[in-house]
Amino acid sequence: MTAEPADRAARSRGRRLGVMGGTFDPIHHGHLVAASEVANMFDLDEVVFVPTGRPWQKSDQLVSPAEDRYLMTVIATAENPQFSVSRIDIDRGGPTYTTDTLADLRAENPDAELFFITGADALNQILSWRRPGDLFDQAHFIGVTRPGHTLTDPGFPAGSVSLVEVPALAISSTDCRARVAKGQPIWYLVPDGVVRYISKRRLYRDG
Ligand SMILES: Nc1ncnc2c1ncn2[C@@H]1O[C@H](COP(=O)(O)OP(=O)(O)OP(=O)(O)O)[C@@H](O)[C@H]1O
Ligand SMILES: O=C(O)c1ccc[n+]([C@@H]2O[C@H](COP(=O)([O-])O)[C@@H](O)[C@H]2O)c1
Repeated sequence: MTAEPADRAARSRGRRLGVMGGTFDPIHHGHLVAASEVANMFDLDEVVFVPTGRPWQKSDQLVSPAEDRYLMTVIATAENPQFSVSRIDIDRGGPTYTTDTLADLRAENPDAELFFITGADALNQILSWRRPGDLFDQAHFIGVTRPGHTLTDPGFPAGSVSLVEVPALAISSTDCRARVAKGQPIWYLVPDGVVRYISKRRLYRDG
């Protein structure tokens, strides 16, 4: 039996939905720990990982095909019943703007509370994102600590951003890519299935 729209709306009412956006090239344990910690601290029902389609602020660097980044994100999150992956930023096409991500997720989840999770480095850049003034009305932002970056509030609108400490994992996608290019292991930096996917698809071999 399929659910009536009213049932679906009732089920999504009051849901607390975390949103973890990222290029995930590749996804690593720093991303997963941040999402897991925030889900616990903020009593989230679900965290949806949203791989970027075209990350316009990384246009000066080579980014792996969206389908590879999407599949690695699915592999990394598959075993956690609280985690899911959305294709919205990939399927929309064009440069990826978080204001669009949040508008689309709002349309899919009209009654959910949205919490956008971001590391300290990304949060520090947020005023350079598209329509920063709108973002804080679209979701509550949660900035998480990340080794090597300072987590500060430069004067965000009152009550719009929470800054939280998560277990420190000095892992970055840049470092994982560089390690693969040099033939060094990335076991335990990323989930095992992601190590195998990178090897199977021969990603990052050319530096
Ligand atoms: N080790 C980490 N601890 C906490 N947050 C992280 C960590 N790594 C990434 N993040 C956050 O996850 C989100 C997505 O990050 P992204 O996919 O760009 O990974 P990255 O490791 O920063 O990649 P790259 O090195 O290619 O820039 C961003 O908000 C980022 O700040
Ligand atoms: O909205 C923007 O203009 C914007 C600019 C840069 C980054 N973002 C978002 O920030 C998140 C982390 O991005 P990245 O590229 O650091 O992985 C991801 O969800 C991006 O879509 C968003």
